[in-house]
Amino acid sequence: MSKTIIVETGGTIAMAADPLSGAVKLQDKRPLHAILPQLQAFGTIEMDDYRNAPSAHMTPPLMLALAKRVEAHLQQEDVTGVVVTHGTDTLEETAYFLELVVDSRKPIVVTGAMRASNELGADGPLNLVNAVQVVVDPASVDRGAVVVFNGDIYAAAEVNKVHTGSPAAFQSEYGPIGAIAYNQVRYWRQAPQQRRLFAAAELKTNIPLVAATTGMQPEWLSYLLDDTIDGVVIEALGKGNLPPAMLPTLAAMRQQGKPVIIASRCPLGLAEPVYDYEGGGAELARLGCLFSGRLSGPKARLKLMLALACEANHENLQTLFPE
Ligand SMILES: NC(=O)C[C@H](N)C(=O)O
Repeated sequence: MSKTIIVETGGTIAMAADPLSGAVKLQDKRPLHAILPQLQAFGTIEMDDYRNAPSAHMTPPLMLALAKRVEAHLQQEDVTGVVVTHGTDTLEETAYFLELVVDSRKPIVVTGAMRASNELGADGPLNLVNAVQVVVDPASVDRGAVVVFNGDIYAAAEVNKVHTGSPAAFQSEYGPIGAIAYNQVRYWRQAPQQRRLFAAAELKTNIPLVAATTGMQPEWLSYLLDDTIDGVVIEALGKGNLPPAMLPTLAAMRQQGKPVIIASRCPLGLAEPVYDYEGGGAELARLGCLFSGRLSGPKARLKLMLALACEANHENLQTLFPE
């Protein structure tokens, strides 16, 4: 008999729209509990009403606390797996964080909803049922953290929110790793990467994420040279190129031994050092900047935070980036 624990953290799946104003708000009476009868076919279900917050209020230290809670649930012998319900705005960050931190072979499934619980065509119930179906399917063991949304199963490292309103808000340029259709869970590929686990005790690192744009001014970046900054992730242009005005700050950071990770502001494709001109990726690589590969800026930032919390040096970081 399977046992699934649903750890609730909030988000639209836990919200309702005001019938008069249409404003979408969190509820005191948890809407997720109304879905429980639909889950009875999948064994024992236990609710862990952990948090009730929008996902914009999530932080890396809160993600670490959540990861420890999920891991503790998974350590119970009779627990088959855990579903985390989460707001969609930062869902992919938390899913990737769980992938990097939770030490368990059991299924970890993150889901949410794009439509509030009382909206016509609310997608929360289907997503939650699908998430539990994935947990109880034996083929879901050893796949790291996955995101289940709109009938598809995505690898946490690959998936991104790509739409502000559609129920098909989550996609990956590599496609889903599986799907749920007609009550059947099917996988057609593995998540491509071996899991790297980070045993971080606490997360205090201060890593800003900076998006590059044309006409960048050096003074926009001066705070990066502050002592309190531990490193930076840049969402660079294209494959990983920058306006030359950004270089002196980044070179100074590198001289201080601080890591600089180059991701791309493009939603698809790899960040990699290809172009050799002033500010081009090849020049950034010569400064000792590392490239994120397929990881988005927000995910590269979480990985860097965890690596630094585990006392990674530049040599270790070179084995972690690009992913
Ligand atoms: N669909 C959602 O869950 C969006 C919501 N603003 C959140 O991330 O909390």
